Amino acid sequence: MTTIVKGARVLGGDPADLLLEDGRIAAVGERLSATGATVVDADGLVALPGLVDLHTHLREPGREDAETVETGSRAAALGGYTAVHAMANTDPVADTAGVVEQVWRLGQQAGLVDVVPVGAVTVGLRGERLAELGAMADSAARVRVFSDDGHCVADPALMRRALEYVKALDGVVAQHAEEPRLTVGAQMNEGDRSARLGLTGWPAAAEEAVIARDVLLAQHVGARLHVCHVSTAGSVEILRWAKSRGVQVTAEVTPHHLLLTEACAESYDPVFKVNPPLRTDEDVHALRAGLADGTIDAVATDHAPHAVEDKESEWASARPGMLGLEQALSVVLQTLVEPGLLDWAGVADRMSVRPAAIGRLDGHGRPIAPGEPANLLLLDPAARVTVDPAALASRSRNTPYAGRELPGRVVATFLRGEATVLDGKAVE
Ligand SMILES: NC(=O)N[C@@H](CC(=O)O)C(=O)O
Ligand SMILES: [Zn+2]
Ligand SMILES: [Zn+2]
Repeated sequence: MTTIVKGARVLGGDPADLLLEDGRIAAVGERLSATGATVVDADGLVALPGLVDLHTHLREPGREDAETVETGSRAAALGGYTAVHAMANTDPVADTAGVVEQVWRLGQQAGLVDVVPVGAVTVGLRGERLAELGAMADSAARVRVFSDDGHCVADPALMRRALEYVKALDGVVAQHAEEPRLTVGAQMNEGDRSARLGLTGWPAAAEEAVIARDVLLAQHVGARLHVCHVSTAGSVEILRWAKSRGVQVTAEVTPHHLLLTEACAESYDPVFKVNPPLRTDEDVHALRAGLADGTIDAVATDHAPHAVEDKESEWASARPGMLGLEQALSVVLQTLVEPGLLDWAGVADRMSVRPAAIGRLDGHGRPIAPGEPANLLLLDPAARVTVDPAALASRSRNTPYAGRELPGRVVATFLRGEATVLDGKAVE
């Protein structure tokens, strides 16, 4: 299949045509043509490398009523993604070669994005003994990112051992940094507001203490550490310090932590309940600055679909988590690009290049240049879209952006030259 993309602004630069052929970018230039090619008009559109998510919950196997590999893949493609890392907290847990291969195959069958399974660090996410990390790395799924996400690997000796094993596999431990003894029953950010609302607090120190411990362990062992969903100003400071000392640590921030604050909890609407919790204005600004200066490496969605019965209840009994894939790029546009904190190359770096490098993905996060895999998206930066939960491709409806107008619209996404999204709609 051959496609010509007409007049796209690659990373926001001057308009150029892109010839996509046999899964690759065959040429970038002016007035390109090819017989029999499908022509896609990209006038006014920005071309970016296909986005890579380091943190997606697809819920299959086990909770296919909330999301499947296929519905989550479609949501990802609509958001401009060409690869997503599927978190291991499924049922059964992805803690064996068999389960990660199953998820990987389902992703191949759906064919909308590359679904890259994350392997659990410990058996059943129980934090007691290491899972079969080597077998998952050697499997068809080629696992390189290991995480007990949803749970913290709280035992420091076990965390040290995980880092040692994963180092030998050229992998990385992605830590959900939450000291469990400090967050028993926690519902929202700990502060004046939690006291006033009568909701048990989740102190910033519960995140920061684990990050501080883990960067010291990573340095000692000489292994790679990745920190999931960083949410506090103090965490950014610790990461900055660790990087200045040469520790091999990377970190991600979610779109919702870049935009929303704990003030959302005033509504008692559980759609705003998430782990780690929404924090303060000061935290939001530190996260934006940390992403802009590269202390935080990546935006990762933590797309966490939940069925209505698990989410639409009173705050304390609702599951934590919110959708993210379909709005992530728009939130980054609003919080970083429009205020002038990040340019288009910066967006490509934080949402594609660095996440691909952290996950050791070949073929993603590559430049839009001749010879490279044709994984890319076309964005209309001038569009403004009001988020309608009913219109989402996700099987769940727990978006925190309902009714909110956000900038930017993904018009097309290409996975190895094949359109997965065209005219803003999923290709059937
Ligand atoms: N982020 C959340 O609030 N929930 C996630 C788990 C997690 O990322 O910790 C989930 O699986 O629902
Ligand atoms: Zn988590
Ligand atoms: Zn998560």
